[in-house]
Parts: sequence; structure tokens; C-alpha cells
Amino acid sequence: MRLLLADRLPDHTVDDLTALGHEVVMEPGLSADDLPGRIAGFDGLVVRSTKVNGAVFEAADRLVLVIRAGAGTNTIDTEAASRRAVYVCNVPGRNAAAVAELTMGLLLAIDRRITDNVADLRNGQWDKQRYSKAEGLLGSTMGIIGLGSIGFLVAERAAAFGIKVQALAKPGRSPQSISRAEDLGITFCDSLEELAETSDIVSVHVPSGAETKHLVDAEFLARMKPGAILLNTSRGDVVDETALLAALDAGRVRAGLDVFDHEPGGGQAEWESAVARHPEVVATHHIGASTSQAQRAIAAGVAEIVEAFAAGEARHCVNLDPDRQGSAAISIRHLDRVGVLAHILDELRSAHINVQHMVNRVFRGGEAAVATIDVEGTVSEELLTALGAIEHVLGVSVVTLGADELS
Ligand SMILES: NC(=O)c1ccc[n+]([C@@H]2O[C@H](COP(=O)([O-])OP(=O)(O)OC[C@H]3O[C@@H](n4cnc5c(N)ncnc54)[C@H](O)[C@@H]3O)[C@@H](O)[C@H]2O)c1
Ligand SMILES: O=C(O)CC[C@@H](O)C(=O)O
Repeated sequence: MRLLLADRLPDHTVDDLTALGHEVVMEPGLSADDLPGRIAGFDGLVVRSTKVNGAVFEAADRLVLVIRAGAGTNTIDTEAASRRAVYVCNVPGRNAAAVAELTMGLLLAIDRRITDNVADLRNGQWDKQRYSKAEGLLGSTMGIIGLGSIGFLVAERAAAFGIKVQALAKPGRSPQSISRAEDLGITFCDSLEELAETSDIVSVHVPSGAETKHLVDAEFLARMKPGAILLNTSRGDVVDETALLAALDAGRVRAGLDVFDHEPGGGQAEWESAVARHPEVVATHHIGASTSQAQRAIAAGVAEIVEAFAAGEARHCVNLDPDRQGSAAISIRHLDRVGVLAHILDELRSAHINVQHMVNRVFRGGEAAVATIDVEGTVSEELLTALGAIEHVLGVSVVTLGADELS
């Protein structure tokens, strides 16, 4: 594949991808506005914070894959990508520890007013009287909104500080997630209102989207305990900044923020934000994921996605329709010979079976492969027999996909 890296990733990323047989161009200085004019001739695009607007997909001539070298994909116009059948994949979980560490850093900085302490000392001011008023965190309650990769790691770290952790009860939580929560002693609130009213600290870790826009609004802030701390290391638009500013001005809450609505896209910029400069806020420059450890882990994840994609698998794809994965998955082991897949598809067509998704993976040595085909329709015994009888097919099996596997 020919890949364009439009943001800075660790230097070895280029070598790693080149070693996998890809041609890689790294141009970290490209802006969102530059991308449409630069994308021609590339099969894949890798970005961190640089926005990928609809114009990129209109200008692209052979783009098939966009990788967000991070977790959130709100900076990519996934609807425009879907219209052009371009896969958008993210690298989930790999920067979670870094974000959790920053979250705890913001919390400690707020509780002990560390940043103001430092600023005064740098200005030659000794003021033990002013700074001797922290509440302390032991025994306090943290409410986590968004108990995913980062939320769990924040919960672990908070628990180690003797903080009681609660999260939002959410339908569809997996058994693994429930048992992990139980192991950490996390309790669940039935509503966002209850979480706001009963938490001393609220930490937000949900993705940006229509469902989460202004999840923390004036009503939520009004329900928070007086003097409570709001932490947001997810995305700026999850918090209504106008309402937050009012709550800060009223002295009702304090906040630790790594992200802001309308923050600069990356790099350096002149930027004014009443929330970011507020004295009751400890703010950072969207650096949650910016540790070398996290960036190395993300770079490894990018290489894994490219490798899987080259082998026919769209790993961590966020824009395929989860409701259109088919009702059954047929697995066909076969010798890797020209024409076998065409013959398989012929049999499916004769049986009026509609293919929803197909992956063909070759085993080491290149002799044999396995095709996994998600199909819509009833897979009869006759069809399985016909598939098994195709020359070079070694074995056929079928799994019917239930509601859980599809969600
Ligand atoms: N500050 C940074 O540098 C930085 C770095 C990484 C991620 N992030 C942000 O943090 C977000 C979370 O990252 P993650 O890796 O934990 O993702 P994740 O997908 O593992 O976790 C998100 C969790 O939020 C839950 N959720 C979604 N909508 C919700 C809702 N309306 N109410 C309650 N819960 C809801 C999901 O079920 C999931 O458990 C990302 O989407 C990204 O925007 C920021
Ligand atoms: O790459 C970054 O600096 C930010 C990444 C972060 O916002 C994410 O969603 O993973």
C-alpha cells in the first residue's frame, strides 16, 4: 500500500511499515486544508489530530483506508468515508494508560492547587497559609462517565488512592466488563442525575457524538455537589463550556480539562479560552495521549491494522454497519489456488445467498487459506455439501450469528 502519514508518529513507524512492504510518506506538517490536495495516489492515510474532512474523500482517487492513530474518530468525516466505501479504523485502548495518568495528575493538581503553588513560588511568593486548605481525596467518591478502556484505568488508579468509584449502569454491558467492575469494587448509578448528585469527582471518558454532546450541561452541573471536581479528558463538546464557565464563576465547581470545544487542531496557535484560563481550572493542551509509551503502542497498533488490512481484514473498523454483518458465518478452509474463491461465490449465488462480508487469510507457507464469509440467508446442508465438494476445498463449517455476536 502507499501510505500518507499526515501527523507526527514515532520515527520508527515509517521503518516498521516499510519493512512490511509498504511505501510510506510522512508529512507531519500537513493541515486539514492541505489534505484534499495531497491525497491523490495514496491508498491509506494515517492521522492523529489532523481533521479529515469530506473534501478528502471527494479528492481521493485510490484511498481505501484511513487510520486514526488514537481512540476518538470524531475528527474524521466517517459519513463521507462510508459514501466512498473507505474504511475508517482506530487504534483503541493503546493510549488509555497515558490518559488515565493525566486524569489523576489533573485531579491531584486541583485538590492541592499544585499549579498555583508552583506559579507563586516561581514568582518568589511563599504562601503556605493560602495553600494549606486542600480537602484530600481519601474516601471521596468518583463518578466515571464512560467505563471503557480509559474509564477502567482511571477507576484502577482512583481505587489505589482510596477513592470509591461509581459508574453509570448501562444496558448491554458485557459480562467481562461487569466482572472487571466488580473486581474493582465499582458500584453503579441508575441515572446521570444520581451520578452527578452523589460524586465528589466526576471524570468523563465517553466518545464525542450526537448522543454525548453536552452530556455535562447546566442541569448536570447544577446537580453536582458544591465544590465538586469535574475532569474531562475525552472531548471538548461533551461538556457545555458556557454552562461550565457559569458554574466556575459561581464557585460551584472546579475543573481539570485536557480538551476544549473548538481547540486548535494541533501544533501551536494563538488561542483564547475563558474556560482554559479560569483560575478554578487546571488545563492542559490535549496531551492525554502524548507520552512516548502511548505513541509507541499506537504506532505498533497502526502497523498491525495495516498488516491485517493487507491480508483482507478491516480491524477496528468504525464505519461498517454492525447490523449488516449477516446471519451466519461460513468458514471454508482451502488450498490457495486461483479460482477457488470464484467457485465458492458461484455456489452462494446459485443458492441465492447474499454475501455481507468476506475475509480470506493465507496460512504461513502460502499453501492453504481460510475464507470467512458472513452471509444473509439460510445456509442449507445442500449448500454446505456443494461448497465442500469444490476442488481444493479442505473443509467447511458454519456459525449462525446471534444478536450478541452482532452487537
Ligand atoms: N485526551 C486525549 O488525548 C484522549 C486520548 C484518547 C482518547 N480520548 C477520548 O476518550 C474517549 C474514550 O476513549 P476510550 O479509549 O476509553 O474509549 P472506549 O470506547 O474504550 O470507552 C468509551 C466508553 O464510553 C461508553 N459510552 C459511550 N457513550 C456513552 C454514554 N452516552 N453514556 C455512558 N457511557 C457511554 C462506551 O460504552 C465505552 O464503554 C475517546 O473516544 C476519545 O474521544 C482522549
Ligand atoms: O493523538 C493525539 O494527540 C490525541 C489522541 C486522542 O485524542 C485520541 O482520541 O486517541
